[in-house]
Amino acid sequence: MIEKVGVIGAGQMGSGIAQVCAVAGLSVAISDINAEQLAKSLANIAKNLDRQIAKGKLTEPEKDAAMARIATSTDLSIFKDSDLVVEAATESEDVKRLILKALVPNLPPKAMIATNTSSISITRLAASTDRPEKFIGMHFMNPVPVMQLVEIIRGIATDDDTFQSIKALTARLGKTAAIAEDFPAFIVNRILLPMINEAVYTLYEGVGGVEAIDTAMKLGANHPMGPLELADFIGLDTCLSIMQVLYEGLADSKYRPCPLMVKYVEAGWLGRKVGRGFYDYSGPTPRPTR
Ligand SMILES: CC(=O)CC(=O)SCCNC(=O)CCNC(=O)[C@H](O)C(C)(C)COP(=O)(O)OP(=O)(O)OC[C@H]1O[C@@H](n2cnc3c(N)ncnc32)[C@H](O)[C@@H]1OP(=O)(O)O
Ligand SMILES: NC(=O)C1=CN([C@@H]2O[C@H](COP(=O)(O)OP(=O)(O)OC[C@H]3O[C@@H](n4cnc5c(N)ncnc54)[C@H](OP(=O)(O)O)[C@@H]3O)[C@@H](O)[C@H]2O)C=CC1
Repeated sequence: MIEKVGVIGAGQMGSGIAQVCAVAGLSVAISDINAEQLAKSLANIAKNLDRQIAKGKLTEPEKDAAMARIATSTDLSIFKDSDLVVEAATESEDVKRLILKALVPNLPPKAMIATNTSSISITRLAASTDRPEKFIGMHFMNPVPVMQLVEIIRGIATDDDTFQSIKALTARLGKTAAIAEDFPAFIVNRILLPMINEAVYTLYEGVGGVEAIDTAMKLGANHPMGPLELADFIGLDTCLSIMQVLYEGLADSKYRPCPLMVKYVEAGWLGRKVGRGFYDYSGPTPRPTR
């Protein structure tokens, strides 16, 4: 039974995962290389829970109890009692491999490890640990507190106990599981990211401006966000990494990342999290940049 969950990476996904686990009554430990990011993450979780109180979905004592279940540290020894650690750091295989290597000596032998990677091979990441049989993909969607789905991906060595435990945890968090095989970007991003990449090509080739493309897909296909707004929301660095994994992993030119997406990432225009991407978020309402 999983009662103590660790989360590595206090970005938008790590914070969301920590929030839903704490609200579900689990004890949560979050670690990030950046202490400031840990403070921001706690403030964000508190703000989200306040919003739920304002809507009558949570009480003040429930919020206080959830916040009291969350501990933070820049030191991986915070995971010494964890039953499960969910890795949710930057979408880079090199970064994740280094984290996993450093994590393993800090874990009890019984602990499982899940990765929230959007695209990278679970089998390859598992090979960076001492316990590939206890390693699994647990892919939450953004924003975690709102989105219903968790993709569960077994690596070649993942055992049945780990798979069943993660399925049970997904249900305990109030989420629905979809099981995907360990292919580049799994199911959701295999389909979603080529659409976002195509939207960036549509912009790059001048077929439409940012606003026209997003309006077209929101009103023409009933998407809750336009593809460029969604790209900014996900993070353009994450979008580009996923396209690179698809391009290299499936060796098909149809997954070639749009050069405009590459340029935006090179410029540091990573989307909402830095205040600029296909929209400029510095004013009261987002302003299209093209
Ligand atoms: C890249 C990957 O690896 C995989 C992925 O995650 S791909 C991305 C998947 N996510 C999507 O496609 C999201 C698409 N967008 C949407 O579904 C919607 O725009 C949205 C749910 C994000 C916001 O919906 P909306 O109707 O515009 O906004 P709003 O009415 O303000 O919010 C709806 C609810 O979401 C909550 N919410 C919105 N943004 C939130 C956030 N960032 N964090 C937490 N909660 C949030 C609101 O509090 C509100 O909650 P209640 O229903 O309890 O009142
Ligand atoms: N964004 C999305 O819509 C979704 C993302 N994901 C996946 O979740 C993961 C995280 O994404 P997201 O939260 O958006 O990214 P963010 O950029 O918001 O957060 C990543 C966090 O990881 C931290 N980090 C980087 N290196 C390390 C390290 N060595 N040790 C500990 N922490 C580290 C970063 O710190 P710093 O900023 O200081 O570098 C940052 O705080 C990725 O694998 C992504 O693919 C999955 C589903 C949806």
